[in-house]
Amino acid sequence: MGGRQERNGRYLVSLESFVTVDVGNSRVHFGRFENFRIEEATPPVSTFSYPTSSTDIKGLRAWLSETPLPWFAVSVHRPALASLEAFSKIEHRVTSFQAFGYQQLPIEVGLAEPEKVGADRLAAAVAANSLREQGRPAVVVDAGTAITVDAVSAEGKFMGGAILPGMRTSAKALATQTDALPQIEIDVRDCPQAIGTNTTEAMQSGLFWGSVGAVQETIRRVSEQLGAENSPQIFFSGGDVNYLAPWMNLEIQTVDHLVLRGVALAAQQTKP
Ligand SMILES: Nc1ncnc2c1ncn2[C@@H]1O[C@H](COP(=O)(O)OP(=O)(O)O)[C@@H](O)[C@H]1O
Ligand SMILES: CC(C)(COP(=O)(O)O)[C@@H](O)C(=O)NCCC(=O)O
Ligand SMILES: [K+]
Repeated sequence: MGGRQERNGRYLVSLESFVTVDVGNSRVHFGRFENFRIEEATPPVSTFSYPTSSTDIKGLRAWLSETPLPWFAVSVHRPALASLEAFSKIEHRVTSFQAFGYQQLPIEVGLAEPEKVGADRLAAAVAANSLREQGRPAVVVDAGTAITVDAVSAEGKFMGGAILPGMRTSAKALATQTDALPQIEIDVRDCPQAIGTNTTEAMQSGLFWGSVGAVQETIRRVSEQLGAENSPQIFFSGGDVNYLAPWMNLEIQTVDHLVLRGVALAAQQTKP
């Protein structure tokens, strides 16, 4: 498969090479896909990210390949999406920029208000659909600013799910809603002792083990309600996956860049 001609005559390099973008509330993630094969949902060949609050244009420019490529995005943060869109207009290595909503994402949404669902949740479900065993439903966990635990039916339909605060979001809530609790850094490379012996340790324990327990119970309940013949396959992704995944008392699969992969699958299915 070679390139294609856009209506305005601009030449797009290849349908198999493109950049996908996941505009989250904490970080903006980019993935470059080359020789993307839809059957295998191949992972990105290179990724880059920066904090949503501080656009790293220099870093982004340095990360871009010389080859101009089309960009495809999902966003849950409108200002960050707007600044990226502006960037795409002045950077010649971005040949086009498209943000996907639920209508462009190749998944059936079994909800009354599909337009209200975060496009990142839907994109992750698209990727889960390509990875799950046929006939087995899926539970998709994305641990970022918020933690989402979503249900995908055995037929591949997005059924909704649960939204919980992420560990950093909970930490911020404790600090802002109380007089005495400090804003603490969450660094849980060493998992905290359950019995904290000072305020910070006690908060670290509660935030960490509370998240582990909350996610696990939510997965259990979502799986139960899916109530399928086959137990769901559980996919885990997001910036905080490495903290949570090792403590899940469940059979789970961690997948890097689930959202970016879902966007890539959608990009392959958009008509020129
Ligand atoms: N390169 C990185 N630098 C710092 N933190 C990172 C990085 N990559 C992932 N993280 C972790 O990921 C979390 C954000 O997860 P992410 O999935 O990007 O969230 P969101 O989708 O809400 O933007 C951060 O709170 C941090 O713990
Ligand atoms: C739930 C989310 C905040 C998660 O965002 P993230 O943690 O990935 O930044 C996002 O998917 C969102 O804004 N959703 C809109 C509401 C909904 O999905 O119903
Ligand atoms: K998330």
